[in-house]
Amino acid sequence: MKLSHMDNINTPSTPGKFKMEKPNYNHRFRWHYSYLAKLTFWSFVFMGLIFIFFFKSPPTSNPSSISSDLSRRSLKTRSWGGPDWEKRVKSSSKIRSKSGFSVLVTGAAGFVGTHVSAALKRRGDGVLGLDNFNDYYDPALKRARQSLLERSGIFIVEGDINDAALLKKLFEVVHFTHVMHLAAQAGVRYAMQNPNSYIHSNIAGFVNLLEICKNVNPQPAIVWASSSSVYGLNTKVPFSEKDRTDQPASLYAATKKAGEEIAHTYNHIYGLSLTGLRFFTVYGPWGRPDMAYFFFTKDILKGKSIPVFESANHGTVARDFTYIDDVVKGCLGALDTAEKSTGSGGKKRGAAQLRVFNLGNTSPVPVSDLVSILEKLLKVKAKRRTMKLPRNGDVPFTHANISLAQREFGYKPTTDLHTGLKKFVRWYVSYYGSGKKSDH
Ligand SMILES: O=C(O)[C@H]1O[C@H](OP(=O)(O)OP(=O)(O)OC[C@H]2O[C@@H](n3ccc(=O)[nH]c3=O)[C@H](O)[C@@H]2O)[C@H](O)[C@@H](O)[C@H]1O
Repeated sequence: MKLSHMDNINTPSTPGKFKMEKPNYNHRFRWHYSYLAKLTFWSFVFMGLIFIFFFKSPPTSNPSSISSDLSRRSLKTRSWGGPDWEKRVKSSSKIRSKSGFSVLVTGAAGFVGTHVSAALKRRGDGVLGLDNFNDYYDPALKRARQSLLERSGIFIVEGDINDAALLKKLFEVVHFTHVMHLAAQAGVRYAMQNPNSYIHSNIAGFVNLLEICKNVNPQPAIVWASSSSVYGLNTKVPFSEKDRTDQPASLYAATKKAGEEIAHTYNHIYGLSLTGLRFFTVYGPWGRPDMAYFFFTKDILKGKSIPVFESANHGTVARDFTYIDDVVKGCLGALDTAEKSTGSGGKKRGAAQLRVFNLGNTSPVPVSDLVSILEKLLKVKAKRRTMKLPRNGDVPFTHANISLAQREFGYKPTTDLHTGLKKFVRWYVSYYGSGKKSDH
């Protein structure tokens, strides 16, 4: 409409003049129109590029840009902060015994995290939990553990170890003396399905945590969960801390081994006191549903068949199964003997402690015997499906030499597999019922 009206009023009365002007006017209008269209188009393109750059670009290898990128992401999902939240954080972290610690426990809603948090609280340490409640396994079980801890006054902050802004805030609110770092992507076989989750939690998350810890003043001492899987394809038994750890059989193992090297770096450059604990197939009440003893129990009760692995030539697959209470004692021992970090504000002031310990049971049990024990305890015959150990990260056996932990902090496991599984089965049945109908 506008265009034809404009065309009309520009009908030339003096053709010569308007001959010149009309095309000129039209041309100018068309030029404006196409200019505006182009401007709009390129503005959209430009804004699109900005969006892609900020929200989709992968983190670079520069840790500060990793943390700024991740903290930017965290702004979108921030569920923490405010006076009430800070009050809860402070109250949970409050030390209630003479010479107690104030401990930040990452992965507090996890299996080991829950037990360690409860034990620390019982002896009067201040405990603040941190957990992202991811759905690697049933989050309802994590929530139930959270409720358990809440009843003893432990607050679990919901957040990710990759959230630099959150970690910074926590250290502003509380001067943690120690960090018990148990948050991780666990499980050996799942690494083939979701490799990036291992990098995200076990490497990027660990680095993010260390970046924060190195900068705070005073720096906390850090005890963290490594794994027996770092021994990989080693054949010399029992596994000793002095043995090689350069042949991991799974990405999980590789990320834990990387964690040990990263710990070395932060200890060397920044004076952080770091202790890695190599856990050996930890089991017990409130355990992890992805682990064999747990889903074997569930499936035996349901009458479903269970895959029992064997190695080449019908060889035995065995694990140095370690009961949770023994592991908790080891964690507390490591914490109690951890020396202070020596740096402050990102600068090292002297040599700091760097340790690694096996926390195993020193008595490996074949997986077929584990099944026999469960059959007796559950009073149900298992439908065993014997199969060759798949090439998915599993190793044929583990066996810990624990003399180092014994010497350093008197670590001495006392629970055999039968006794430990009896306690697990009792918990399992009380939590899920006889399990025949449950689906978790
Ligand atoms: O020590 C560790 O650092 C690791 O311990 C644990 O790994 P694993 O020792 O592999 O435990 P888990 O899966 O319970 O398999 C137990 C046994 O059952 C066999 N197994 C397993 C599955 C199956 O279907 N059949 C079977 O026979 C299997 O071959 C194995 O012999 C933790 O999960 C891991 O996060 C890490 O902490």
